[in-house]
Amino acid sequence: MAGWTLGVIGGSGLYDIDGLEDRAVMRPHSSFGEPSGDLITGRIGATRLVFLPRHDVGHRLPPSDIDSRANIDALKRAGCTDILSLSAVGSLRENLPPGTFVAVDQYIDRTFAREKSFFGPGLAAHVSMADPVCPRLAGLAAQAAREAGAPVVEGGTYLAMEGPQFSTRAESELYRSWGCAVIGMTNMPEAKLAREAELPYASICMVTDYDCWRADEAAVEVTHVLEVMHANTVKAKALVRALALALPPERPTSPIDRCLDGAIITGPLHRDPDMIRRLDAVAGRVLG
Ligand SMILES: CSC[C@H]1O[C@H](OP(=O)(O)O)[C@H](O)[C@@H]1O
Ligand SMILES: Nc1ncnc2[nH]cnc12
Repeated sequence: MAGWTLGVIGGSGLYDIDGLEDRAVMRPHSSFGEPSGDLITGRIGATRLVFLPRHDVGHRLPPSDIDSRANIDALKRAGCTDILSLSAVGSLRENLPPGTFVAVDQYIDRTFAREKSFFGPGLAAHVSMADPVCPRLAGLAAQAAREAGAPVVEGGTYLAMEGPQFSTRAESELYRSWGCAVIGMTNMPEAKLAREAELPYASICMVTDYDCWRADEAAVEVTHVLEVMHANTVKAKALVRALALALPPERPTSPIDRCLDGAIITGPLHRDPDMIRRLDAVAGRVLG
């Protein structure tokens, strides 16, 4: 059994990671385009970490311009075995006030202006997204968040919107009527792509605001999100440390490690050699 290499994708307000030993900066390479920025690698305890700031340092990238295919491909090439996302989100429920950390377990994907699959013409594949989050990683991350002093809720649906504008009140009410817990602009197609790359994915969503559905509260604004996020950042960094220290030296396999078995439907004689080459990291295990 091999060890863990935990990929950490930092969201709004989280552009670096603390306490890394053997810290190094890697220029990421991807056959799918430009990742958001440099990868920071290092070690906490026995766990190797690879950190990627989703919006790049200085928050250069808006959500629709994040190339999640390049990000996931680069993290896979860097040897990641699992991916933890850390995100700022709006709350769609009264009982999830700002400061709450939600380990989401479901998604509704309303994004529409993004590349959503590594596969395509010449290599069609269909992976299951019934359970989009790895329960093992989500459980460990939730426990680490508790150790970091955050109020934690396990489970909830994340509504992924395109943005960059925040929602209208009618949209916010619609998503509430669908039973969604939180809203954000980045976890999709990231979670879908992690699954296609056979990387177990979990997301800790840090509530920064009540979006705009509450009649007696001002609608969400960036300045407010960042204010709350700065308070959450200290706990988010402590969470990563606690999680890295909690992971055992050996990583038991996950069914997600082999989820491409049987997922590729294009017959071997009909596969596009350029696609096969491009997918060397994501699907090399099954494409040979
Ligand atoms: C700065 S508020 C909106 C921004 O924050 C969230 O991003 P992330 O998930 O990377 O923390 C949200 O999805 C929006 O992109
Ligand atoms: N209300 C909100 N809507 C979408 N993304 C967010 N990120 C933080 N708060 C948000």
